[in-house]
Amino acid sequence: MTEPLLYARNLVKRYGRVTAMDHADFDLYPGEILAVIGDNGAGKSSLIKALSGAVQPDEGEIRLDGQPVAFASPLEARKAGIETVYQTLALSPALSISDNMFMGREIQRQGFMGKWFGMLDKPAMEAFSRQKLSELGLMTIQNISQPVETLSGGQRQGVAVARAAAFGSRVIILDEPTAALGVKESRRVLDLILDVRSRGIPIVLISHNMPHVFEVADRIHIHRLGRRLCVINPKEHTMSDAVAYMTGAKVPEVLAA
Ligand SMILES: Nc1ncnc2c1ncn2[C@@H]1O[C@H](COP(=O)(O)OP(=O)(O)OP(=O)(O)O)[C@@H](O)[C@H]1O
Repeated sequence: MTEPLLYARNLVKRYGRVTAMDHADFDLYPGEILAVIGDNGAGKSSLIKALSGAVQPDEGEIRLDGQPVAFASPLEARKAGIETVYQTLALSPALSISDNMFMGREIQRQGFMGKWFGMLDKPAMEAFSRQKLSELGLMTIQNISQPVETLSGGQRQGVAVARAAAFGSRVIILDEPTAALGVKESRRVLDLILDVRSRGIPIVLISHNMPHVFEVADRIHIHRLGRRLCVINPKEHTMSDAVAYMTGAKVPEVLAA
């Protein structure tokens, strides 16, 4: 049996009297798309924030590749290979696509201009960005030095996902990637998600969009009242089953798979 790449057990997070995570478990296996669904306030964001270093759980354990981890910040999680793309994208609208791809990881010029004056190797960064975007079929973007604010919502998501996929990530977490997008753009982003999986990078997809979840997910983690209620196979359950489990209208036969 394959070991989970990212694993959590018994995560607890309290905010005063509110328990956002109540002994939550989580498993992500290599190469899969795992959707995380749940009603508003079920604690999905808290779980994702704990896995990506944005929140430190009060109790419980997280393992990456079998090794216990305790991320003090999102930067630490990112350094360990966990990239999170939030719905409110952390892109800088006025900067170019290429500058956004490299934000915080810029390539400096060789020699002393780079070392002492921090001058960036723009051509190298642009070539790398172009290559990554075309690998992911995103080269409908014509000009790599075009500011991100001139892109459509779907293209922006594309840049954020390409950035996550480009830097040796081991896990990509996508928080509602299609929530603000139209039909065509959502289609592109879903294709991109499938493409990233085919490159062997597992994805955690948080979404309220059942058709999208059922189309791309290999497994669906259902979160309810601060913890994992069950994991279902989308081929064996209907969307209305999933919604019924999520809201408590129906109790799943298998509590976790
Ligand atoms: N920083 C915080 N301070 C106080 N309460 C919080 C905080 N973060 C989350 N909570 C509470 O914890 C519970 C779980 O919230 P969380 O955002 O994790 O749920 P969610 O499933 O992501 O919801 P949604 O789908 O609406 O985004 C909620 O009752 C929420 O109000």
